[in-house]
Amino acid sequence: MEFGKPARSGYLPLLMDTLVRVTDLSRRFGSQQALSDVNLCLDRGEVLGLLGPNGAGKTTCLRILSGMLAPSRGRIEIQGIDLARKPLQAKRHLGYLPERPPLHPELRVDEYLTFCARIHRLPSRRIPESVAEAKRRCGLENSGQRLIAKLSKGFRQRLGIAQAILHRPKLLILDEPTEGLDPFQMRELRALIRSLAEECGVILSSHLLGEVQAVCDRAVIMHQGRVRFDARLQPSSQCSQWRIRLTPTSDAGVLVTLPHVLSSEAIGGDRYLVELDELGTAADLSRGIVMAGLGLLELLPEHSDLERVFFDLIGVEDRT
Ligand SMILES: Nc1ncnc2c1ncn2[C@@H]1O[C@H](COP(=O)(O)OP(=O)(O)OP(=O)(O)O)[C@@H](O)[C@H]1O
Repeated sequence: MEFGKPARSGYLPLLMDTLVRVTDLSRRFGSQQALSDVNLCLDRGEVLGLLGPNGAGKTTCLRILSGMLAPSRGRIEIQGIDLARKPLQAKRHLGYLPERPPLHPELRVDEYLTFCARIHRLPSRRIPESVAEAKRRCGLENSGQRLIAKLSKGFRQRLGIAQAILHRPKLLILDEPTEGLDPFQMRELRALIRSLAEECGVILSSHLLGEVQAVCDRAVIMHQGRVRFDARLQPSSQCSQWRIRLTPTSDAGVLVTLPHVLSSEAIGGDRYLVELDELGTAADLSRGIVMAGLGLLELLPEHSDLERVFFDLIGVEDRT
């Protein structure tokens, strides 16, 4: 795990798999320092989540990455192409869903996507096929004739993503893609993002720790314009530490005798942190607990480093 500030020495070697490299990125708005010395790398096929409280600098970072805003300082390479020096060439590889996608409510889905395909400079003969493919990937096959004004928020987000992938970019940038969606729409959109990641790298921003844990391979936490944490996330299926809550009458001493359990630590409020050996799974643990006659109220994967940093930062934010 790479904790704290990532390497700043400027030049990490550009590996074959590196899709995006951001070096010492800074941006000021008048006297406001929105971003300071941000360094990031994204590999092909990776989903990177930018997490952080309000005003952390996530949107500014994504706007600069998408070429919508110039940095005050720093360098961005997409597929090895310098975004500042060769913007058209670099932008061909990226698709962007802004925080508020510029949808035109009076247009129908097909009309809007055709319009966007022209903006992406797709050749006219390829437009119908590209529109159909983007709709298929975003689950909009049957929505071509629907007015955008009549779409639900979830479908509008799908359409925003469809416009961003029309030209089959290598990099997809999504600013708060699930903001304002209900839990069902959120789940669908997360599944869509994961499926898109099979073909391109994705950088998304979110306020939600759970969202980043559910969708992303890597989390970067920003606070006051700086990167404070940058680490690969462990899939919960490979998690070795589990946070459990037992009914108050349960004899927690039994936990360490269960199969695959290496240790158990009380963390307050009938909660315990249980560490499993490398073969142990959540299913083994819950089965063991139930078979031992203990009452299991909660079982959650422990992502302690990420959670600790995130809530420390949110805590700072709340007090200011
Ligand atoms: N156009 C602008 N002019 C002046 N200040 C700006 C501008 N855009 C952003 N800022 C400031 O830069 C800082 C970072 O803002 P940014 O929108 O990037 O944060 P964020 O992490 O995306 O926040 P949120 O989650 O609320 O969208 C904030 O202090 C914000 O007020």
